[in-house]
Amino acid sequence: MGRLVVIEGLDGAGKRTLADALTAALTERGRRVARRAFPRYGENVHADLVRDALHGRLGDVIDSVHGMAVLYALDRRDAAAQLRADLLANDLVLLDRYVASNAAYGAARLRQGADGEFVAWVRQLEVERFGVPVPDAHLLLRVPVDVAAQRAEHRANNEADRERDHYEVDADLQARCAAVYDELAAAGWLAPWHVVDGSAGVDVADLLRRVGL
Ligand SMILES: Nc1ncnc2c1ncn2[C@@H]1O[C@H](COP(=O)(O)OP(=O)(O)O)[C@@H](O)[C@H]1O
Ligand SMILES: Cc1cn([C@H]2C[C@H](O)[C@@H](COP(=O)(O)OP(=O)(O)O)O2)c(=O)[nH]c1=O
Repeated sequence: MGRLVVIEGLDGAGKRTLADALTAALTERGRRVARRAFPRYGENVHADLVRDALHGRLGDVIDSVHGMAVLYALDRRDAAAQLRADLLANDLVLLDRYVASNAAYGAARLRQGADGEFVAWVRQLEVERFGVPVPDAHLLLRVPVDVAAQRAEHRANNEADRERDHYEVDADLQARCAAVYDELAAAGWLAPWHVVDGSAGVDVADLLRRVGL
């Protein structure tokens, strides 16, 4: 049975880049790694509806924090069986965002903390009701909010189809989200959290040691 490890952090923090580096290092060591990113744009209808909403193509759906969270959660519910199969066939299943993204962004939108009603509701919906696999560990890739914003903007200018969405352009939301992430990590929400400084390059070998991979 493999371990389910989730990378979390702000938009532009460098999650995908870190996932690439961890996958390369572990594969080189002969470990079997499965990777997935949520939302599963282009693969799942709920994820595609999320993308439409984030780019202003779904009317006032974007205005409902709980409604958006249900769409993200349904994408994961549809992925649950595949994740369980991936865990059986691999040493590590590495996820770029998971349930904690729903908790952090929703709470931030509602101006709640990690101990608020929304974070408890997300756990109830996704873990208790939908039965998605619970992670073994989170990696919080922590960067200053302005650095994440610069990286997201740079990426939007240099990659096709990566124009910044409704959440990414909202600097206040990103700042509140960073605070909720810190609280989730401090509380060990859902699983242990390892805080990774992403402001410079990440020492991948050191991180793998810390996480015991
Ligand atoms: N450690 C780093 N230092 C500088 N730039 C980085 C670093 N990590 C990622 N980037 C760049 O920042 C942008 C966002 O990175 P990405 O991995 O796509 O972030 P995320 O998946 O968290 O949104 C990309 O253009 C990427 O090349
Ligand atoms: C997976 C997930 C993401 N989000 C938010 C975080 C991001 O701001 C946004 C889009 O996800 P993201 O992974 O950043 O997509 P991309 O970088 O490809 O545009 O959705 C949630 O609010 N809940 C979730 O469950």
